[in-house]
Amino acid sequence: MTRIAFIGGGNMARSLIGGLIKTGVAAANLRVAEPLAQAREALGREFGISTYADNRQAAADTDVLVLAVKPQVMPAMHAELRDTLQRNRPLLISIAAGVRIDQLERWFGNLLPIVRCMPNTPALIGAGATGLCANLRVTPQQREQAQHILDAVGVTRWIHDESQMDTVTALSGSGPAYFFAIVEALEDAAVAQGMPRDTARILATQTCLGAGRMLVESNEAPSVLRQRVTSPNGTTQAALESFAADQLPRVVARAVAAATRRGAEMAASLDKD
Ligand SMILES: NC(=O)C1=CN([C@@H]2O[C@H](COP(=O)(O)OP(=O)(O)OC[C@H]3O[C@@H](n4cnc5c(N)ncnc54)[C@H](OP(=O)(O)O)[C@@H]3O)[C@@H](O)[C@H]2O)C=CC1
Ligand SMILES: O=C(O)[C@@H]1CCC=N1
Repeated sequence: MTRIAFIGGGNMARSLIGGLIKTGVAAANLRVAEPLAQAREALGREFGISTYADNRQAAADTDVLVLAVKPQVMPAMHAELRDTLQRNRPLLISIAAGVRIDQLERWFGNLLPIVRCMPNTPALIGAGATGLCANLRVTPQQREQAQHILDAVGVTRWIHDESQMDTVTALSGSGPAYFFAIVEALEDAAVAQGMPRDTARILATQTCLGAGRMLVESNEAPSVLRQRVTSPNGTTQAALESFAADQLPRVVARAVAAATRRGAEMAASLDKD
């Protein structure tokens, strides 16, 4: 059975560990290194996995090492983990936004099989979306291992051109926040018209859930579903014409471009390390 170690026991590691356990991976095959004692204790209690304060101990003798720390922590970790990784050569999976495969090779060793991936927070409830990209050292079996880990928390797609990983980050990595922002704005708009906030929130939230489920479950294009809501000359048409007048597609494209640029900037700021 594949042994999987996580470095960093925060939000995303917790989602992945929870998802793996739900799909039947034995807790005995999972471990996590996390600096905060309280967080270690919670991870051990919730999932029954071994926890470590020392990253090297967690990384020793593992088949897969998932780096689930903030991008800016990555360079500092290489001095600590490089030797262990050079000895064991596990499959290295990084979920850090922006961080490129060539940077990971430079920090941790260019003989390592490396998968760079970008999940998102709905992984917490098994509804994640992840893009993955591999270096040439990743074997077909290791691709399956990486995919299996991310399939445990949602849908996965392989990205063949790594330069598109920043687009994945801007689309689905950050994407949940865009929908949350729209629900906040809808709620505020209804409150501005006099609706109590709790009523506005539940109506906006359930509408988001309903629209999301229809998108996933109906197998129909978003434009077809949109047209079905839009009666000629009705209320939806009035709202959509207002969106068009305010150039909604342009607003969204600019936001996605800003997030994409930021991913590249975050990586560039690590190039000196
Ligand atoms: N949040 C999101 O929506 C997404 C995040 N990501 C990526 O996932 C990664 C983790 O993000 P997220 O889980 O949200 O962040 P969190 O801050 O929740 O998790 C990071 C964890 O790493 C721990 N940590 C810090 N320094 C070290 C160290 N030197 N060694 C071991 N562990 C350490 C932190 O501990 P402490 O809190 O004590 O500092 C924390 O528990 C990031 O790189 C991010 O870009 C990817 C997709 C989506
Ligand atoms: O905002 C961020 O940088 C991270 C990556 C994708 C989602 N959260």
